[in-house]
Amino acid sequence: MAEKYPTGKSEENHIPYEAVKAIADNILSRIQVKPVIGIICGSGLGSLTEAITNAQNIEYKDIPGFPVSTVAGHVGRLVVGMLEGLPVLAMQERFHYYEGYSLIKCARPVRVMKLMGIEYLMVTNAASGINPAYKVGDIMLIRDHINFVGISGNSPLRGPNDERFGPRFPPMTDAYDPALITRALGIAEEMGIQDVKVGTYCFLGGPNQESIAECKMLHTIGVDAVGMSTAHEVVTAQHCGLKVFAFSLITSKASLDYEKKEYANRAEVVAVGKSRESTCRELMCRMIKSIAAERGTSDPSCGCSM
Ligand SMILES: O=P(O)(O)O[C@@H]1C[C@H](O)[C@@H](CO)O1
Ligand SMILES: Nc1nc2[nH]cnc2c(=O)[nH]1
Repeated sequence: MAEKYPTGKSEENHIPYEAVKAIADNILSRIQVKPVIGIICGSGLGSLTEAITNAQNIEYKDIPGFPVSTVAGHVGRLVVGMLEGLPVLAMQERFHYYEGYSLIKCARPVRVMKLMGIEYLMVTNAASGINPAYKVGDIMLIRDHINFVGISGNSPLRGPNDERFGPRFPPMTDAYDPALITRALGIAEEMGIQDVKVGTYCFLGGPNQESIAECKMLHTIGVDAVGMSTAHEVVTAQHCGLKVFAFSLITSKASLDYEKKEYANRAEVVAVGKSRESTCRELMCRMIKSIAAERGTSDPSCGCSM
C-alpha cells in the first residue's frame, strides 16, 4: 500500500490540522483575550513583551505539542495581553532550524496562531548586514527574502497539503505586505529613525556564521541582510493567509575582507539588540497602534512610548 505521508509520520515531518487546532484551543482556553496580532520576537528583541498590559505568560514547555527553546539564555514563552488597543500574542524567542527541529516544527506556532484567529504576523530578527551601505544598529524593513534553506526543497510546507491551511502551491509575491512597509516608512520618519532601510533578507541554516566567500556570494545575488530565521515563518504565514510585517535589526556587518580578521560574536548581537531595543519596540508599537486605528479599536489609555 502506498505510504500516505511519504515524508514520514513523525511529528517532526507532519502535524495534522486537528493537532494544530488542539494546540490553538488549549492556548485559547487559558487566556482572557482573543489575539488579533501574533508577534515573533527576534534575538535580543524580546523586551517588547514588557509593553503588553494585562499580560499572561505561558511557558512553551507547558503547552502540549509546542516545541521548546533550546538556545542557552532564551526565555521560551508566550506573552498574551493588550498592546496599543489590540489583543496580541507574542512569542518571546522563536525556534531555529539549527536547534535541530524540522522547519515544519519550527513554523508550527504560525499555524497555531492562524487557528487561534490571528490575522497579522509581526516578525523581528537579528541579522548581519551584507549590503555595504548598512551600519550596525540599522533597521531594515523586509521587502522580500531569499530562502536558501527552502530553495533546495527544505520547506515548512513539504509533505501532504491540507487545503484548510492553504493551497498546495502558494505564491510568495508580496509575502511581506507592501502597505505595511509603506506605513512603517512613514512611522520611522515620524520617529526620526535615521536612514531606515528596505531590503532582502536571506535565511541560512546556521548555526555557524557565513564564510567570507559565502558573504561575497550573498552580496552578488542581491542579499541585504543575512540571518537564521524568519523565511520559514513567513512562508507558512503566507500559505495560511496571514498579513506579514517584518524587520531586521542589523547587529553586525558581514566580513568581506580576509585581511580585516573580523569575527562575528553572539555577545555583539545581544549588545546591539539592547542598545536599539527601545527604538525597535516603539516602531512595533506604533505599527500596532496604526492597525488598531484602522480597525477602529484604538485605546488611548494604552501606550508603550518610551
Ligand atoms: O531569532 P533571530 O533570527 O533573531 O536570531 C539570530 C540568529 C541566531 O539565532 C542568532 C545569531 O546570533 O541571532
Ligand atoms: N547568519 C547570520 N545570522 C545572524 N544573526 C545575527 N547575526 C548574524 C550573522 O552574522 N549571520
